[in-house]
Amino acid sequence: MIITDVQVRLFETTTRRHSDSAGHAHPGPPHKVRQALLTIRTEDGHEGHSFTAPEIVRPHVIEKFVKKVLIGQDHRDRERLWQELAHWQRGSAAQLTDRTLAVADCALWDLAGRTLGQPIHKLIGAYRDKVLAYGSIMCGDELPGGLATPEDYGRFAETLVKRGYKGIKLHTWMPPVSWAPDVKMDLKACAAVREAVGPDIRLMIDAFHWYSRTDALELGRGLEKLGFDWIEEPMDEQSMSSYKWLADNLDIPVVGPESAAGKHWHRAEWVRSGACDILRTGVNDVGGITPAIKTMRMAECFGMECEVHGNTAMNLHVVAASKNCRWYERGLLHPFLEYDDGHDYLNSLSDPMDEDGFVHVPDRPGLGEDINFDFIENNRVG
Ligand SMILES: O=C(O)[C@H](O)[C@@H](O)[C@@H](O)C(=O)NO
Ligand SMILES: [Mg+2]
Repeated sequence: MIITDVQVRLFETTTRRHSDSAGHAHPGPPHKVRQALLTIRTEDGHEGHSFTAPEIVRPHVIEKFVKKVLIGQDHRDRERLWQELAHWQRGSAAQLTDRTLAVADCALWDLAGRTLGQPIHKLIGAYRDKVLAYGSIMCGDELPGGLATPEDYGRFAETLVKRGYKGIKLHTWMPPVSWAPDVKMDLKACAAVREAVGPDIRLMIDAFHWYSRTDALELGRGLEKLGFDWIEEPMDEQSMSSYKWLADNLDIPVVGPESAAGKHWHRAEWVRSGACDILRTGVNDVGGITPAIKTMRMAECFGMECEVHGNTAMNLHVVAASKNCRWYERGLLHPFLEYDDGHDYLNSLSDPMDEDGFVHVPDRPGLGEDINFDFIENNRVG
């Protein structure tokens, strides 16, 4: 049970996802990017794995913090190890981020699952083995036939409904798109989607993240007329009082926070202050599966739903182990990309979706990621 090694393997993978200057994803030509696989090993040879970006597990972070906390410890003590890593953050000169806590925590959960031969949601205490997904559309763009017009969004929404999605979330246009942000264009895209899919498909928006209160209010009021289920991150989440004001002035539920720092502690403050109607968590956003579950259970104590940010196995297990969230966020999706093609370093999808829109939690142990270790070794760069 004792942890004896923490290893990072860097490898190249090919993707068609490109990030714009604001960090939002868009389709582009295939290109190689570097990915990291963190592995935690025990004295009896068991291993836990979790993928992340290379900078999240760069040598300084692994040697100065992660190894110091984990090596020599009982891998089953996830709560104590998470707390110790979190306490190192304050004095780390902002070098030890929530993303590093998340990848270490996920690898420990994967290690526990692989050791016991159980998927993580069963270790947490499963609520379900399948969950409805909403299709999370990429931010808008200026690509002809992509997501450049409201009509493009409408056409793409129709294909998503044919694929089986029962819910769709639009990320609308944001800079560096030349004319964005534009509330009226956002509402035109939302109206085109509602027109295309009809009244029974659930719709949500994840808007430009820095609108003013009055812009966000105009957007929210327009969405209420279109029967949208929630408005997400329309303003800077560092202003909790702006969200309290918006939630007080809108009928459509306000969802958040997604990107605000502070883990489950700060999300408790959003609940206490009435800054959201539906809480939000995400394994990468709050520092792991361990704090994501705490956030979910805290929301339940206040009769609130808590929607989970992001795809991948780590978030799917949190959703599958919780009653008070409706969806798994499957994406990001775009007309030019085939999400179901997966990744070259996985032998199969971690979030397969059937034709009725249900994502089935893989019954494989741990995170359940079907890792192609041969591919990783053959494409090692560090
Ligand atoms: O802001 C982003 O980078 C994207 O919107 C991304 O986080 C997306 O996954 C999201 O916000 N989902 O809710
Ligand atoms: Mg979001």
